Amino acid sequence: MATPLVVSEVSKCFTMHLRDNIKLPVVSDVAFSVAAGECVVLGGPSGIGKSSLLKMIYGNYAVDTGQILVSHMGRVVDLAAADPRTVIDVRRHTLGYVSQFLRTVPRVAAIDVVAEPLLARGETAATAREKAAALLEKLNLPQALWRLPPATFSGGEQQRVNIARGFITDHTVLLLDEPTASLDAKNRAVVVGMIAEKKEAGVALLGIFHDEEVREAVADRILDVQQFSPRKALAA
Ligand SMILES: Nc1ncnc2c1ncn2[C@@H]1O[C@H](COP(=O)(O)OP(=O)(O)OP(=O)(O)O)[C@@H](O)[C@H]1O
Repeated sequence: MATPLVVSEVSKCFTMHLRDNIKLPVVSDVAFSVAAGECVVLGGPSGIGKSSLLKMIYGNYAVDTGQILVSHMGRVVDLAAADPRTVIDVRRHTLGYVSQFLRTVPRVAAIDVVAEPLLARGETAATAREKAAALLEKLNLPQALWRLPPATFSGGEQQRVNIARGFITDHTVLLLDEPTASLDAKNRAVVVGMIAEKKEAGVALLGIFHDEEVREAVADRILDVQQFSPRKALAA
């Protein structure tokens, strides 16, 4: 079986077009892989490029050089060079992403926000909603909120909807950007358990966790992003 995620020689420099095209190098020569059933946590100081790296892997940020290889339905796809249609297909079937904040859609009920990724994969509405309800229950979201759009939910409630949406599929690679940042201890423990279940199911997880206790509980390996910082090289 191919390694689910391989990142090789990835470099990225932001160009500030509205600021005299100032160049802001963020990472260079990033190389690592994540095996099936492994949870790798990105470490390093604030501003070193952890979130940017997740966004590059998901395809929200373009990369300047390098390869992002994802094992997708029996073949290896280089997301750094893939066309938008392929990126969408990989996101639908293989690569999940729990962003730090939920992007709310007006008038769509929380339960349907969670069920949507399963519907997109051809699941029936009844089954998708059933699975969504089970996850919302597990994450202790009060039932009274399930039929409401999450726009007015608290930070922690929105984050739980976001987590349920990210965990509902059986994607084989899952990116997690601080999924527990707004949660209380009880729900943090639920998420730690859900990550353990994903690992057991052979999912490759790559995440950012600032909470030390959560990091210790989920990480098989911590990857210090500072080693890929071009600013570190300039400072040396
Ligand atoms: N869209 C963007 N345009 C320009 N610069 C950006 C952009 N996104 C991030 N940066 C810059 O890239 C650097 C890395 O940011 P990033 O958010 O990846 O860091 P981080 O390690 O995740 O930080 P933190 O731990 O504080 O969340 C920062 O200097 C940031 O200002």
